[in-house]
Amino acid sequence: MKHDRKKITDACSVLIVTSVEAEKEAILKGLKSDHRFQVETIGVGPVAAAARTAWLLGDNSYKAVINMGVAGGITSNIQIGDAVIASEIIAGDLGAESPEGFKPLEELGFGLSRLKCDNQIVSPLKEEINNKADITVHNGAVLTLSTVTGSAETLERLKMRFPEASAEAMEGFGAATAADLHDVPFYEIRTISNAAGPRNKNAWRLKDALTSLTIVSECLKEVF
Ligand SMILES: O=C(O)c1cccc(C(=O)CC[C@H]2O[C@@H](n3cnc4c(=O)[nH]cnc43)[C@H](O)[C@@H]2O)c1
Repeated sequence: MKHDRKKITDACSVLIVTSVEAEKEAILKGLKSDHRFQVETIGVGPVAAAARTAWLLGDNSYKAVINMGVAGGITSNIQIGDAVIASEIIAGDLGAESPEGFKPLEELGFGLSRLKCDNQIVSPLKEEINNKADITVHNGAVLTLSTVTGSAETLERLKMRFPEASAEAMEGFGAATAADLHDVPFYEIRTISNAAGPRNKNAWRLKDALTSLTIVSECLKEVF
């Protein structure tokens, strides 16, 4: 008899992946041992995220994959503690530089640098958060970068290339690529810890972002 590697028994659960343990803890605090959700840390950056998420998806069947964590806000309307539900994930540094400017993967003919997120939970989750907390929720593109933006020049360049981008983080495109391969609906939900731009780690408000992450996770229980 042929054995399927997947454990079908878990097909009803939602896989939430975070880069670091502090994000996982903030999410678990909000989920309050709801067994419909499995939360795993997958490391920092798109490569670790893709590898670890693909590995997790190979072992179990999931209803959805959500990459959650903190992020840098790109536009001035995005404040510390706000939530961003990604409409689309863009691999912002995947491509080639050229004298004519940056060429994304699509232009080079090597595949996709953008993945659309599922939108089924967007409205109910927004409504749930608005009813429960004083957190502003945005629905916009989230960039995945291998390098955290650390200068005003880089930020300006990114804003020019991606006027639709609300926030930047480092794992979404990797985790989304793994979910896409397995044909599992994918979401990225971030809470803002810092403004993207000139590096100043002292200005990161991780506590505020993690508090928002806990509240968003509480609300997530109501929409699945
Ligand atoms: O030191 C801590 O206590 C701590 C707690 C929670 C999270 C961290 C991180 O360092 C998270 C790294 C993670 O955050 C994303 N992120 C946040 N801001 C940005 C940004 O401006 N540009 C890119 N990525 C950002 C990213 O996904 C990192 O993996 C520490």
